[in-house]
Amino acid sequence: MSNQVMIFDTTLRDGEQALSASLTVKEKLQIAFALERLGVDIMEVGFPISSPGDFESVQTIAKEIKNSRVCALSRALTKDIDAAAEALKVAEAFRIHTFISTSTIHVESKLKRQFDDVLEMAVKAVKYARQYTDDVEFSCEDAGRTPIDNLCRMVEEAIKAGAKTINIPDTVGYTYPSEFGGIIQSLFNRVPNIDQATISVHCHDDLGMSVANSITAVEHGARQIECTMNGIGERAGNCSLEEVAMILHTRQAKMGYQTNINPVEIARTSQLVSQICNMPIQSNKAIVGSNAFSHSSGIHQDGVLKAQNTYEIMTPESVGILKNKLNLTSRSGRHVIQHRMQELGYRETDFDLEELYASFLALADKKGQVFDYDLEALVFFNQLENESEQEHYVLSSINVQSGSGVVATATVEMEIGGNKRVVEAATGNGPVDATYQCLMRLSGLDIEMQSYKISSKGHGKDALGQVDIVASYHGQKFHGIGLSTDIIQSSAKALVHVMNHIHLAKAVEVKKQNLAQV
Ligand SMILES: CC(=O)SCCNC(=O)CCNC(=O)[C@H](O)C(C)(C)COP(=O)(O)OP(=O)(O)OC[C@H]1O[C@@H](n2cnc3c(N)ncnc32)[C@H](O)[C@@H]1OP(=O)(O)O
Ligand SMILES: CC(C)C(=O)C(=O)O
Ligand SMILES: [Mg+2]
Repeated sequence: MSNQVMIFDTTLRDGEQALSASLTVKEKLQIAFALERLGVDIMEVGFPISSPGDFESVQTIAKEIKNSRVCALSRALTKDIDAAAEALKVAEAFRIHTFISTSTIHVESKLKRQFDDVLEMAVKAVKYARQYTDDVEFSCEDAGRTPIDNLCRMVEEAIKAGAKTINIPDTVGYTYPSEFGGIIQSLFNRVPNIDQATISVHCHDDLGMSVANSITAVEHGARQIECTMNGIGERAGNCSLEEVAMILHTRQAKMGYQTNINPVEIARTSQLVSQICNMPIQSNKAIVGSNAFSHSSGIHQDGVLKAQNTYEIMTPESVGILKNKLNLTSRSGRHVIQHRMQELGYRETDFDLEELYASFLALADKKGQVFDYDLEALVFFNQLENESEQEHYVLSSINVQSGSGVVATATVEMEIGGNKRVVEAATGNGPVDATYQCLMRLSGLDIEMQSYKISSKGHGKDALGQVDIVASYHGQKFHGIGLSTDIIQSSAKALVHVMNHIHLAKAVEVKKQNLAQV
């Protein structure tokens, strides 16, 4: 048996089922191109009978995608299979995927039939689909809860009818690895024609075991894994593509399996899917979470600085992430501070490490994460005094007018440098933009906004709105946070936060120049 594991991506079918809004044809096509670049062998891109929009998406993708096989789903009904074939026929080669439930609970309670009727429907559907293509996949829905004798019968008959791929889904994410591996093993032991089909698995994550179940299935002979980018899919989602691909890649020497996935495309594809599907990725998500290649504690940071593989089993570069991150927090130690200062261009003699570390810890305890500009400020100024006491820009008041049919207007009053009171009014593309116009004019700083993110802290209508912005000033990036029950206030506070950082950074620059002249 070959050790090549086929990656069957179902982001655009099972993944899309879980979204609060369906994807447009254009959005689906954009994701399909990314999946093709990623190297998926097969992409399941929709369920054509379900709506004219889905039919059109499948047809468009089938026309455009050349390097991955395109597949569409259908129930075990001729009308569904006809719709799938009609949408797919523009492709040079395509796969029709047909399925029916095999577990007793699904057969009796959902389909309201007997197992033998379902068996007959499956056989008919596979034969019917074979009129359109040699590449027919058949799935035993809820295989994980199907009595093994029935499952073996169904698999044998579906292969006899012409299915080239047999998929064994754990539709409700119920099984655990040794149990699921046992099901696959039983099929190999008991189904006489099993060698005439590729065995595929499609695991859901209701108990968080979809990836472990899929890998165990491969160890028992499965050679296709059905998965989605970022693990999106019905309920708790599907087996995540990036995780299985990187398990097989990272542990290849030990396990011996290959896939056609190009790991360097993983981060980019993951971001695209997250953005288009409006499904944020949890920060600690394996492989693609923003924290997946960050090190925060001193002992780890020291280890990684000495040898990256002390705490990294794969490099961030290998999955398309530029670099690992060493977060500066109160759990950091002296080694990482020294390293960061060197990266920022300071010589060892420019600062006293013990002194800097003590003031860094005090700031980190107060602030959480410490950024480069904070660190530099600590070298030259004791930034430990109460931040509000030393703020250069202080917001006094904001007044906004906005609504439908009126141009948004803001009037902002602030105090600069502890003594100068200034006021500015501006219009804008909405109340936040108008407020930002005022603040930029008042400060005279040429700030370029790079990102603006608003999130709610707490529940209900009185939740706090937190605004996080990243802005750049003369090529340096600054992070600002604002928190208030009023989102215009939070937005203004975030920008004022950035303005104060810039003010401090400018003062640091002057000090640095003086230092260079010494
Ligand atoms: C595990 C999975 O992810 S399965 C795939 C899930 N994906 C989807 O459901 C795609 C979106 N679905 C749809 O657009 C619609 O449900 C459609 C077009 C498929 C069907 O719509 P409707 O005809 O209105 O039926 P509805 O969805 O209410 O009920 C499903 C029907 O299909 C039957 N059915 C379910 N699975 C199958 C199957 N594999 N083969 C044959 N019939 C099936 C059900 O028994 C039910 O039949 P009934 O009307 O005789 O009781
Ligand atoms: C249609 C099948 C493969 C499915 O999505 C499932 O069983 O979860
Ligand atoms: Mg599924």
